[in-house]
Amino acid sequence: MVKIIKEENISDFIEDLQKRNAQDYNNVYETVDEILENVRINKDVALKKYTLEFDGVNIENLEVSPEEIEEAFSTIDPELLETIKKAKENIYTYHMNQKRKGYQFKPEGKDILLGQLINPIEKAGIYVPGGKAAYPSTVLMNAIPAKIAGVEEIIMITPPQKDGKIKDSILVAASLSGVDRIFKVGGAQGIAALAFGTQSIPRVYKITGPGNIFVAAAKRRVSGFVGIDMIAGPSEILIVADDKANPAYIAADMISQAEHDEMAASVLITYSLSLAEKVSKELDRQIKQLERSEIIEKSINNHGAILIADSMKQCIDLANEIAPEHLELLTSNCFELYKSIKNAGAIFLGEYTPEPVGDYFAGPNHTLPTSSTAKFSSALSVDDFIKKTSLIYYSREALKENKDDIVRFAENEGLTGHANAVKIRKL
Ligand SMILES: NC(=O)c1ccc[n+]([C@@H]2O[C@H](COP(=O)([O-])OP(=O)(O)OC[C@H]3O[C@@H](n4cnc5c(N)ncnc54)[C@H](O)[C@@H]3O)[C@@H](O)[C@H]2O)c1
Ligand SMILES: N[C@H](CO)Cc1c[nH]c[nH+]1
Ligand SMILES: [Zn+2]
Repeated sequence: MVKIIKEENISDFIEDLQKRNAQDYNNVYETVDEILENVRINKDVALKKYTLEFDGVNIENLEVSPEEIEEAFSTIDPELLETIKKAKENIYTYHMNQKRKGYQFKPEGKDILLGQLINPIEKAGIYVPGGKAAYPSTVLMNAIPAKIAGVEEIIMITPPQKDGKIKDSILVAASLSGVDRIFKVGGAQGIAALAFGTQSIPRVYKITGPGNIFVAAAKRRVSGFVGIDMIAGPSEILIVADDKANPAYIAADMISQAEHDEMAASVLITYSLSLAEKVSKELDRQIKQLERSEIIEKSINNHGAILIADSMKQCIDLANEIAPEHLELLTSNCFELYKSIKNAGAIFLGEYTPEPVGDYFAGPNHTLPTSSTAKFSSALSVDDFIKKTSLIYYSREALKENKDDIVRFAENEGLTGHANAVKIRKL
Protein backbone atom coordinates (compact mmCIF):
# COMPACT_ATOMS: atom_id res chain seq x y z
CA MET A 1 0.00 0.00 0.00
CA VAL A 2 1.36 3.42 -0.94
CA LYS A 3 2.05 5.85 1.91
CA ILE A 4 -0.08 9.01 1.99
CA ILE A 5 1.90 11.76 3.67
CA LYS A 6 0.10 14.81 4.98
CA GLU A 7 1.52 18.31 4.99
CA GLU A 8 2.91 18.27 8.54
CA ASN A 9 5.09 15.22 7.73
CA ILE A 10 6.34 16.26 4.31
CA SER A 11 9.59 17.83 5.48
CA ASP A 12 10.51 14.59 7.31
CA PHE A 13 9.75 12.67 4.11
CA ILE A 14 12.04 14.92 2.05
CA GLU A 15 14.80 14.61 4.64
CA ASP A 16 14.46 10.81 4.64
CA LEU A 17 14.45 10.72 0.86
CA GLN A 18 17.69 12.66 0.70
CA LYS A 19 19.32 10.47 3.35
CA ARG A 20 18.16 7.35 1.57
CA ASN A 21 19.60 8.57 -1.74
CA ALA A 22 23.04 8.64 -0.13
CA GLN A 23 22.51 5.50 1.95
CA ASP A 24 21.46 3.36 -1.05
CA TYR A 25 24.84 4.02 -2.65
CA ASN A 26 26.79 3.60 0.60
CA ASN A 27 25.17 0.18 1.01
CA VAL A 28 26.66 -1.18 -2.22
CA TYR A 29 30.09 0.49 -2.33
CA GLU A 30 31.80 -2.38 -0.50
CA THR A 31 30.56 -4.96 -3.03
CA VAL A 32 31.19 -2.64 -5.97
CA ASP A 33 34.74 -1.74 -4.87
CA GLU A 34 35.64 -5.40 -4.53
CA ILE A 35 34.31 -6.13 -8.04
CA LEU A 36 36.15 -3.13 -9.54
CA GLU A 37 39.44 -4.18 -7.97
CA ASN A 38 39.08 -7.82 -8.98
CA VAL A 39 38.39 -6.88 -12.62
CA ARG A 40 41.25 -4.37 -12.65
CA ILE A 41 43.65 -7.13 -11.61
CA ASN A 42 42.18 -10.34 -13.06
CA LYS A 43 40.45 -8.88 -16.14
CA ASP A 44 38.51 -11.41 -18.29
CA VAL A 45 38.78 -14.15 -15.65
CA ALA A 46 36.98 -11.91 -13.16
CA LEU A 47 34.41 -10.84 -15.76
CA LYS A 48 33.52 -14.47 -16.48
CA LYS A 49 33.36 -15.32 -12.77
CA TYR A 50 30.91 -12.47 -12.05
CA THR A 51 28.84 -13.21 -15.15
CA LEU A 52 28.36 -16.74 -13.86
CA GLU A 53 27.62 -15.50 -10.34
CA PHE A 54 25.19 -12.66 -11.18
CA ASP A 55 23.75 -13.55 -14.58
CA GLY A 56 23.89 -17.33 -14.15
CA VAL A 57 25.74 -18.02 -17.38
CA ASN A 58 29.12 -19.41 -18.34
CA ILE A 59 30.41 -17.16 -21.13
CA GLU A 60 33.20 -18.43 -23.39
CA ASN A 61 33.48 -15.48 -25.79
CA LEU A 62 32.58 -12.15 -24.27
CA GLU A 63 32.29 -10.42 -27.65
CA VAL A 64 29.16 -10.73 -29.78
CA SER A 65 30.06 -12.20 -33.18
CA PRO A 66 28.91 -10.89 -36.60
CA GLU A 67 26.96 -14.17 -36.99
CA GLU A 68 24.97 -13.42 -33.83
CA ILE A 69 24.05 -10.01 -35.21
CA GLU A 70 23.02 -11.55 -38.53
CA GLU A 71 20.89 -14.07 -36.68
CA ALA A 72 19.22 -11.26 -34.69
CA PHE A 73 18.10 -9.61 -37.94
CA SER A 74 16.60 -12.91 -39.06
CA THR A 75 14.67 -13.56 -35.84
CA ILE A 76 13.41 -10.06 -34.96
CA ASP A 77 9.69 -9.41 -35.37
CA PRO A 78 9.41 -7.27 -38.56
CA GLU A 79 6.91 -4.91 -36.90
CA LEU A 80 9.28 -4.35 -34.00
CA LEU A 81 12.07 -3.67 -36.48
CA GLU A 82 9.93 -0.94 -38.06
CA THR A 83 9.17 0.54 -34.61
CA ILE A 84 12.87 0.63 -33.76
CA LYS A 85 13.55 2.40 -37.05
CA LYS A 86 10.84 5.02 -36.38
CA ALA A 87 12.13 5.63 -32.85
CA LYS A 88 15.66 5.89 -34.23
CA GLU A 89 14.53 8.58 -36.67
CA ASN A 90 12.82 10.61 -33.90
CA ILE A 91 15.83 10.33 -31.58
CA TYR A 92 18.20 11.26 -34.40
CA THR A 93 16.16 14.32 -35.42
CA TYR A 94 15.93 15.56 -31.83
CA HIS A 95 19.64 15.12 -31.12
CA MET A 96 20.81 16.67 -34.41
CA ASN A 97 19.70 20.01 -32.92
CA GLN A 98 22.35 19.57 -30.24
CA LYS A 99 25.30 19.38 -32.64
CA ARG A 100 27.83 22.13 -31.92
CA LYS A 101 30.05 23.88 -34.41
CA GLY A 102 32.70 25.53 -32.26
CA TYR A 103 33.69 29.10 -32.95
CA GLN A 104 36.61 31.42 -33.67
CA PHE A 105 36.77 35.21 -33.58
CA LYS A 106 39.22 38.13 -33.75
CA PRO A 107 38.56 40.89 -31.18
CA GLU A 108 38.05 44.06 -33.21
CA GLY A 109 41.23 45.91 -34.21
CA LYS A 110 43.52 43.32 -32.61
CA ASP A 111 45.80 40.73 -34.12
CA ILE A 112 44.45 38.05 -31.83
CA LEU A 113 42.59 34.86 -32.66
CA LEU A 114 40.46 33.08 -30.08
CA GLY A 115 38.30 30.06 -30.46
CA GLN A 116 36.71 26.92 -29.17
CA LEU A 117 37.34 23.69 -31.04
CA ILE A 118 34.91 20.79 -30.82
CA ASN A 119 36.27 17.26 -30.96
CA PRO A 120 34.42 14.02 -30.39
CA ILE A 121 35.51 11.73 -27.61
CA GLU A 122 37.46 9.05 -29.48
CA LYS A 123 36.25 5.96 -27.61
CA ALA A 124 32.97 5.79 -25.72
CA GLY A 125 31.55 2.91 -23.72
CA ILE A 126 27.78 2.63 -23.48
CA TYR A 127 26.00 0.59 -20.82
CA VAL A 128 22.70 -1.04 -21.76
CA PRO A 129 20.78 -2.57 -18.84
CA GLY A 130 19.81 -6.21 -19.12
CA GLY A 131 19.06 -7.57 -15.65
CA LYS A 132 15.33 -7.51 -14.88
CA ALA A 133 14.54 -6.38 -18.44
CA ALA A 134 16.56 -5.78 -21.62
CA TYR A 135 16.54 -2.26 -23.07
CA PRO A 136 16.92 -1.86 -26.86
CA SER A 137 15.58 1.69 -26.42
CA THR A 138 18.66 2.51 -24.31
CA VAL A 139 20.91 1.37 -27.16
CA LEU A 140 19.38 4.05 -29.40
CA MET A 141 19.41 6.70 -26.67
CA ASN A 142 23.17 6.29 -26.15
CA ALA A 143 24.55 5.29 -29.53
CA ILE A 144 22.71 7.92 -31.60
CA PRO A 145 24.08 11.01 -29.79
CA ALA A 146 27.53 9.37 -29.74
CA LYS A 147 27.37 8.83 -33.47
CA ILE A 148 26.14 12.40 -34.13
CA ALA A 149 29.06 13.72 -32.05
CA GLY A 150 31.43 11.71 -34.27
CA VAL A 151 32.75 9.19 -31.72
CA GLU A 152 35.16 6.93 -33.60
CA GLU A 153 34.67 3.79 -31.55
CA ILE A 154 31.47 2.93 -29.67
CA ILE A 155 31.83 -0.06 -27.37
CA MET A 156 28.59 -1.40 -25.91
CA ILE A 157 28.19 -3.71 -22.93
CA THR A 158 25.07 -5.43 -21.68
CA PRO A 159 24.45 -8.46 -19.46
CA PRO A 160 23.69 -11.74 -21.27
CA GLN A 161 20.42 -13.63 -20.90
CA LYS A 162 20.38 -17.05 -19.21
CA ASP A 163 21.04 -18.75 -22.61
CA GLY A 164 24.23 -16.72 -23.01
CA LYS A 165 22.73 -14.64 -25.82
CA ILE A 166 21.79 -10.99 -26.13
CA LYS A 167 18.19 -10.23 -27.06
CA ASP A 168 17.77 -9.80 -30.84
CA SER A 169 16.20 -6.32 -30.53
CA ILE A 170 19.28 -5.07 -28.65
CA LEU A 171 21.65 -6.39 -31.30
CA VAL A 172 19.53 -4.98 -34.11
CA ALA A 173 19.26 -1.56 -32.41
CA ALA A 174 23.05 -1.57 -31.91
CA SER A 175 23.76 -2.46 -35.50
CA LEU A 176 21.29 0.14 -36.85
CA SER A 177 22.75 2.90 -34.71
CA GLY A 178 26.40 2.26 -35.51
CA VAL A 179 27.79 0.52 -32.40
CA ASP A 180 31.23 -0.88 -33.26
CA ARG A 181 31.67 -3.72 -30.77
CA ILE A 182 29.32 -5.42 -28.29
CA PHE A 183 30.29 -7.37 -25.19
CA LYS A 184 28.19 -9.68 -23.04
CA VAL A 185 28.88 -8.32 -19.61
CA GLY A 186 26.98 -6.06 -17.25
CA GLY A 187 26.93 -4.79 -13.69
CA ALA A 188 29.84 -3.20 -11.86
CA GLN A 189 32.17 -5.70 -13.57
CA GLY A 190 31.18 -4.36 -16.99
CA ILE A 191 31.83 -0.79 -15.86
CA ALA A 192 35.25 -1.89 -14.53
CA ALA A 193 36.09 -3.47 -17.89
CA LEU A 194 35.29 -0.25 -19.76
CA ALA A 195 37.22 1.85 -17.24
CA PHE A 196 40.38 -0.29 -16.94
CA GLY A 197 40.33 -2.52 -20.06
CA THR A 198 40.70 -6.31 -20.11
CA GLN A 199 42.13 -8.79 -22.63
CA SER A 200 38.78 -8.72 -24.51
CA ILE A 201 37.32 -5.30 -23.78
CA PRO A 202 39.13 -2.09 -24.69
CA ARG A 203 39.40 0.71 -22.18
CA VAL A 204 37.29 3.71 -23.17
CA TYR A 205 37.59 7.41 -22.38
CA LYS A 206 33.99 7.93 -21.23
CA ILE A 207 31.18 5.66 -20.02
CA THR A 208 27.52 6.59 -20.50
CA GLY A 209 24.22 4.89 -19.88
CA PRO A 210 21.84 3.92 -17.12
CA GLY A 211 21.73 0.92 -14.83
CA ASN A 212 20.75 -0.38 -11.44
CA ILE A 213 22.36 0.70 -8.16
CA PHE A 214 25.45 -1.50 -8.75
CA VAL A 215 26.03 0.00 -12.19
CA ALA A 216 25.41 3.57 -11.04
CA ALA A 217 27.65 3.14 -7.97
CA ALA A 218 30.43 1.64 -10.12
CA LYS A 219 30.23 4.60 -12.51
CA ARG A 220 30.48 6.94 -9.54
CA ARG A 221 33.59 5.11 -8.31
CA VAL A 222 35.49 5.10 -11.65
CA SER A 223 34.52 8.69 -12.44
CA GLY A 224 37.59 10.85 -12.80
CA PHE A 225 39.69 7.92 -13.93
CA VAL A 226 37.36 7.75 -16.91
CA GLY A 227 34.63 10.23 -17.85
CA ILE A 228 31.01 9.47 -16.98
CA ASP A 229 27.84 11.11 -18.16
CA MET A 230 25.89 11.30 -14.87
CA ILE A 231 24.32 9.19 -12.16
CA ALA A 232 21.51 7.45 -14.05
CA GLY A 233 20.37 4.90 -11.49
CA PRO A 234 17.01 3.32 -10.57
CA SER A 235 14.14 5.11 -12.32
CA GLU A 236 12.02 7.80 -10.71
CA ILE A 237 8.75 9.50 -11.54
CA LEU A 238 7.20 12.46 -9.78
CA ILE A 239 3.70 13.45 -10.77
CA VAL A 240 2.23 16.84 -9.89
CA ALA A 241 -1.54 16.70 -10.30
CA ASP A 242 -4.46 19.04 -9.71
CA ASP A 243 -7.87 17.89 -8.50
CA LYS A 244 -9.10 17.31 -12.10
CA ALA A 245 -6.44 14.74 -12.95
CA ASN A 246 -7.45 11.17 -13.77
CA PRO A 247 -6.49 8.80 -10.88
CA ALA A 248 -6.26 5.77 -13.17
CA TYR A 249 -3.75 7.53 -15.42
CA ILE A 250 -1.71 8.68 -12.44
CA ALA A 251 -1.54 5.17 -10.96
CA ALA A 252 -0.58 3.68 -14.34
CA ASP A 253 2.21 6.23 -14.80
CA MET A 254 3.56 5.63 -11.29
CA ILE A 255 3.55 1.88 -12.00
CA SER A 256 5.30 2.39 -15.34
CA GLN A 257 8.47 3.44 -13.53
CA ALA A 258 7.99 1.22 -10.46
CA GLU A 259 8.18 -1.84 -12.69
CA HIS A 260 11.81 -1.10 -13.60
CA ASP A 261 13.22 -1.97 -10.22
CA GLU A 262 12.34 -2.57 -6.56
CA MET A 263 14.45 0.54 -5.95
CA ALA A 264 12.56 2.73 -8.44
CA ALA A 265 10.67 5.63 -6.85
CA SER A 266 7.18 6.80 -7.87
CA VAL A 267 5.74 9.80 -6.08
CA LEU A 268 2.57 11.85 -6.53
CA ILE A 269 2.22 15.38 -5.16
CA THR A 270 -1.20 16.97 -5.09
CA TYR A 271 -3.21 19.30 -2.89
CA SER A 272 -6.31 17.07 -3.25
CA LEU A 273 -6.78 14.42 -0.54
CA SER A 274 -9.69 12.97 -2.48
CA LEU A 275 -7.47 12.45 -5.56
CA ALA A 276 -4.78 10.90 -3.36
CA GLU A 277 -7.23 8.33 -1.99
CA LYS A 278 -8.49 7.44 -5.46
CA VAL A 279 -4.92 6.99 -6.75
CA SER A 280 -4.07 4.75 -3.81
CA LYS A 281 -7.06 2.49 -4.64
CA GLU A 282 -6.15 2.52 -8.34
CA LEU A 283 -2.60 1.47 -7.54
CA ASP A 284 -3.85 -1.54 -5.59
CA ARG A 285 -6.27 -2.46 -8.36
CA GLN A 286 -3.82 -2.09 -11.26
CA ILE A 287 -0.77 -3.67 -9.64
CA LYS A 288 -2.58 -7.00 -9.19
CA GLN A 289 -3.23 -7.22 -12.91
CA LEU A 290 0.37 -6.76 -13.99
CA GLU A 291 3.08 -9.29 -14.76
CA ARG A 292 5.77 -7.60 -12.74
CA SER A 293 3.53 -7.08 -9.70
CA GLU A 294 6.16 -8.33 -7.26
CA ILE A 295 8.74 -5.71 -8.30
CA ILE A 296 6.07 -3.01 -8.55
CA GLU A 297 4.66 -3.71 -5.12
CA LYS A 298 8.09 -3.56 -3.47
CA SER A 299 8.92 -0.34 -5.30
CA ILE A 300 5.59 1.35 -4.47
CA ASN A 301 5.56 0.18 -0.84
CA ASN A 302 9.17 1.06 -0.06
CA HIS A 303 9.94 4.00 -2.33
CA GLY A 304 6.52 5.29 -3.41
CA ALA A 305 4.47 8.01 -1.72
CA ILE A 306 1.63 10.43 -2.17
CA LEU A 307 2.32 13.85 -0.67
CA ILE A 308 -0.55 16.16 0.20
CA ALA A 309 0.66 19.73 -0.22
CA ASP A 310 -1.22 22.81 0.91
CA SER A 311 -1.23 24.46 -2.53
CA MET A 312 -0.02 24.11 -6.11
CA LYS A 313 2.85 26.45 -5.23
CA GLN A 314 4.01 23.99 -2.56
CA CYS A 315 3.70 21.12 -5.10
CA ILE A 316 6.13 22.95 -7.38
CA ASP A 317 8.53 23.87 -4.57
CA LEU A 318 8.64 20.23 -3.51
CA ALA A 319 9.18 19.07 -7.10
CA ASN A 320 12.17 21.43 -7.37
CA GLU A 321 13.54 20.12 -4.08
CA ILE A 322 13.12 16.45 -5.05
CA ALA A 323 14.60 17.13 -8.53
CA PRO A 324 13.16 13.97 -10.08
CA GLU A 325 14.36 12.11 -13.13
CA HIS A 326 10.89 12.38 -14.73
CA LEU A 327 8.28 14.98 -13.82
CA GLU A 328 4.73 14.70 -15.14
CA LEU A 329 2.53 17.79 -14.86
CA LEU A 330 -1.06 16.57 -14.90
CA THR A 331 -2.64 19.95 -14.37
CA SER A 332 -4.90 22.08 -16.53
CA ASN A 333 -2.29 24.89 -16.53
CA CYS A 334 0.73 22.69 -17.30
CA PHE A 335 1.92 25.04 -20.07
CA GLU A 336 2.30 27.82 -17.48
CA LEU A 337 3.47 25.60 -14.64
CA TYR A 338 6.47 24.06 -16.37
CA LYS A 339 8.13 27.48 -16.42
CA SER A 340 8.53 27.28 -12.62
CA ILE A 341 10.39 23.96 -12.76
CA LYS A 342 14.10 24.37 -12.19
CA ASN A 343 15.17 20.81 -11.36
CA ALA A 344 14.01 17.79 -13.36
CA GLY A 345 15.56 15.43 -15.91
CA ALA A 346 12.55 15.59 -18.25
CA ILE A 347 9.12 17.19 -17.99
CA PHE A 348 6.00 15.59 -19.47
CA LEU A 349 3.06 17.89 -20.12
CA GLY A 350 -0.59 16.95 -19.86
CA GLU A 351 -2.56 13.72 -19.65
CA TYR A 352 -1.71 12.48 -23.14
CA THR A 353 2.04 12.52 -22.58
CA PRO A 354 2.59 9.55 -20.28
CA GLU A 355 6.24 9.02 -19.41
CA PRO A 356 6.73 6.01 -21.74
CA VAL A 357 6.27 8.36 -24.72
CA GLY A 358 9.69 9.72 -23.76
CA ASP A 359 11.16 6.35 -22.82
CA TYR A 360 10.72 4.97 -26.30
CA PHE A 361 9.72 7.34 -28.93
CA ALA A 362 9.40 11.12 -28.77
CA GLY A 363 13.10 11.82 -29.36
CA PRO A 364 14.54 13.41 -26.18
CA ASN A 365 16.98 11.19 -24.34
CA HIS A 366 15.67 8.78 -21.72
CA THR A 367 19.07 8.52 -19.99
CA LEU A 368 18.43 10.95 -17.17
CA PRO A 369 19.85 11.96 -13.79
CA THR A 370 18.41 10.31 -10.66
CA SER A 371 18.78 10.71 -6.84
CA SER A 372 18.19 14.49 -7.02
CA THR A 373 21.24 14.92 -9.28
CA ALA A 374 18.94 16.76 -11.71
CA LYS A 375 19.87 19.74 -9.54
CA PHE A 376 23.18 19.78 -11.42
CA SER A 377 23.04 17.14 -14.20
CA SER A 378 21.18 17.05 -17.50
CA ALA A 379 19.68 14.55 -19.91
CA LEU A 380 22.26 12.64 -21.94
CA SER A 381 23.04 14.58 -25.12
CA VAL A 382 25.50 15.02 -27.95
CA ASP A 383 27.47 17.27 -25.55
CA ASP A 384 28.32 14.19 -23.48
CA PHE A 385 30.29 12.80 -26.41
CA ILE A 386 32.34 15.89 -27.29
CA LYS A 387 35.18 17.86 -25.76
CA LYS A 388 35.86 21.54 -26.12
CA THR A 389 39.40 22.78 -26.61
CA SER A 390 40.35 26.45 -26.42
CA LEU A 391 42.44 28.05 -29.19
CA ILE A 392 44.59 31.17 -28.58
CA TYR A 393 46.83 33.18 -30.92
CA TYR A 394 48.57 36.54 -30.15
CA SER A 395 50.77 38.26 -32.72
CA ARG A 396 54.00 40.02 -31.65
CA GLU A 397 52.13 43.35 -31.60
CA ALA A 398 49.29 41.94 -29.54
CA LEU A 399 51.68 40.51 -26.96
CA LYS A 400 53.58 43.83 -26.81
CA GLU A 401 50.34 45.71 -26.21
CA ASN A 402 49.22 43.42 -23.36
CA LYS A 403 52.50 42.35 -21.83
CA ASP A 404 52.42 44.73 -18.84
CA ASP A 405 49.03 43.43 -17.71
CA ILE A 406 50.07 39.81 -18.01
CA VAL A 407 53.39 40.38 -16.21
CA ARG A 408 51.66 42.33 -13.43
CA PHE A 409 49.18 39.52 -12.86
CA ALA A 410 51.92 36.85 -12.84
CA GLU A 411 54.08 38.84 -10.41
CA ASN A 412 51.12 39.35 -8.11
CA GLU A 413 50.71 35.58 -7.95
CA GLY A 414 54.43 35.29 -7.17
CA LEU A 415 54.95 33.33 -10.38
CA THR A 416 57.98 35.11 -11.81
CA GLY A 417 58.60 32.21 -14.21
CA HIS A 418 55.29 33.04 -15.84
CA ALA A 419 56.21 36.74 -16.01
CA ASN A 420 59.57 35.83 -17.47
CA ALA A 421 58.00 33.77 -20.29
CA VAL A 422 56.48 37.03 -21.49
CA LYS A 423 59.40 39.37 -20.66
CA ILE A 424 62.00 37.17 -22.41
CA ARG A 425 60.37 37.75 -25.80
CA LYS A 426 61.85 40.59 -27.87
CA LEU A 427 58.92 42.93 -28.37
N1 LIG B 1 18.08 6.74 -15.01
C1 LIG B 1 17.92 6.30 -16.24
O1 LIG B 1 18.14 7.03 -17.20
C2 LIG B 1 17.49 4.88 -16.47
C3 LIG B 1 17.17 4.44 -17.78
C4 LIG B 1 16.83 3.11 -17.97
C5 LIG B 1 16.87 2.23 -16.90
N2 LIG B 1 17.19 2.68 -15.67
C6 LIG B 1 17.36 1.79 -14.52
O2 LIG B 1 18.29 0.79 -14.91
C7 LIG B 1 18.14 -0.31 -14.06
C8 LIG B 1 18.18 -1.61 -14.81
O3 LIG B 1 18.44 -2.56 -13.83
P1 LIG B 1 18.56 -4.10 -14.11
O4 LIG B 1 18.89 -4.75 -12.83
O5 LIG B 1 17.34 -4.53 -14.84
O6 LIG B 1 19.76 -4.23 -15.14
P2 LIG B 1 21.29 -3.78 -15.04
O7 LIG B 1 21.91 -4.23 -16.32
O8 LIG B 1 21.42 -2.36 -14.68
O9 LIG B 1 21.90 -4.64 -13.84
C9 LIG B 1 22.04 -5.99 -13.93
C10 LIG B 1 23.39 -6.36 -13.35
O10 LIG B 1 23.47 -5.95 -12.00
C11 LIG B 1 24.42 -6.75 -11.33
N3 LIG B 1 23.90 -7.20 -10.04
C12 LIG B 1 22.64 -7.61 -9.75
N4 LIG B 1 22.57 -7.98 -8.45
C13 LIG B 1 23.81 -7.84 -7.91
C14 LIG B 1 24.37 -8.04 -6.62
N5 LIG B 1 23.64 -8.49 -5.62
N6 LIG B 1 25.67 -7.77 -6.43
C15 LIG B 1 26.42 -7.27 -7.44
N7 LIG B 1 25.94 -7.06 -8.69
C16 LIG B 1 24.66 -7.33 -8.92
C17 LIG B 1 24.68 -7.96 -12.19
O11 LIG B 1 25.94 -7.88 -12.72
C18 LIG B 1 23.65 -7.85 -13.32
O12 LIG B 1 24.17 -8.25 -14.55
C19 LIG B 1 16.83 -0.10 -13.30
O13 LIG B 1 17.14 0.36 -12.01
C20 LIG B 1 16.15 1.00 -14.09
O14 LIG B 1 15.27 1.74 -13.31
C21 LIG B 1 17.52 3.98 -15.44
N1 LIG C 1 12.24 4.94 -17.82
C1 LIG C 1 13.62 4.60 -18.09
C2 LIG C 1 14.47 5.72 -17.57
O1 LIG C 1 14.37 5.83 -16.20
C3 LIG C 1 13.92 4.37 -19.56
C4 LIG C 1 13.24 3.19 -20.16
C5 LIG C 1 13.70 2.35 -21.10
N2 LIG C 1 12.76 1.44 -21.37
C6 LIG C 1 11.71 1.71 -20.62
N3 LIG C 1 12.00 2.76 -19.87
ZN1 LIG D 1 10.79 3.43 -18.25
